[in-house]
Amino acid sequence: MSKQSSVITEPEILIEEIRTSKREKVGILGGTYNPPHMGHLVMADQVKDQLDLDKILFMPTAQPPHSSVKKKTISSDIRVKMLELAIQDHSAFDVELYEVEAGGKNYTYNTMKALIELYPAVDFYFIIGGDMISDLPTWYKIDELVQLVQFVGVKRPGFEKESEYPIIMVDTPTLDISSSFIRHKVAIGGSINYLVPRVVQEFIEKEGLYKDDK
Ligand SMILES: Nc1ncnc2c1ncn2[C@@H]1O[C@H](COP(=O)(O)OP(=O)(O)OP(=O)(O)O)[C@@H](O)[C@H]1O
Ligand SMILES: O=C(O)c1ccc[n+]([C@@H]2O[C@H](COP(=O)([O-])O)[C@@H](O)[C@H]2O)c1
Repeated sequence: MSKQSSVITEPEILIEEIRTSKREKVGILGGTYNPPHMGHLVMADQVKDQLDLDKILFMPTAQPPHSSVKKKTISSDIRVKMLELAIQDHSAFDVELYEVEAGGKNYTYNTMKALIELYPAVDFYFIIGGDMISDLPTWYKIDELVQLVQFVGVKRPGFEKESEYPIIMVDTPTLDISSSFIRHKVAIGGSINYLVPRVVQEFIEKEGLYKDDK
């Protein structure tokens, strides 16, 4: 896979090639999941369906590599618990604990290199939202990373979809939901009905999460 000057050349052909590939195809959706929300689930399910992937692994970060002061994060145990609840009804969704178990800051290049060594028969598709696309040039060893995995981009309201890297853009319904919006709604005592799965909402309420997240 080589670096290209535009997002996609003939996406339909690429998508068809992936759909008909006989190799095992696994989508990885890395994220902070603070908390997981319907945007994550819809994008994962749409990518799985449209690329005919065998499964999707939701991979929580131990500590996001480019975390900023704005992005306060609760413990990985709690984020993993919420993720397990969020995906419990989908047989092709699973949680990948590689980064949480490794701890600290994990760059995607290192993680994917390790996962490819562990599972050489698998083709990995690294799924990112539109907000991450313009960020890719700053990722650690991005030129090497695009040789290891196929990036799949999902539109996100208000964000660019152009990239100098070879990303397959998958057309999915856009949902303007973010974890930060959910944290904010909880903090102001607002409703998060239908923004997160009911079981995640109940967990947030039971544990009193995000109440002070002003
Ligand atoms: N509504 C959405 N539409 C498209 N992509 C999304 C959406 N929500 C999250 N993503 C993507 O999912 C991945 C993990 O996101 P993350 O767990 O950081 O959630 P977030 O909603 O972006 O969080 P925060 O609001 O705290 O920044 C990222 O690639 C992000 O771009
Ligand atoms: O490897 C990098 O340089 C890098 C930089 C920023 C983000 N990422 C990964 O992108 C995924 C989404 O990150 P975030 O911060 O939106 O939760 C997550 O798996 C991060 O590890 C990776």
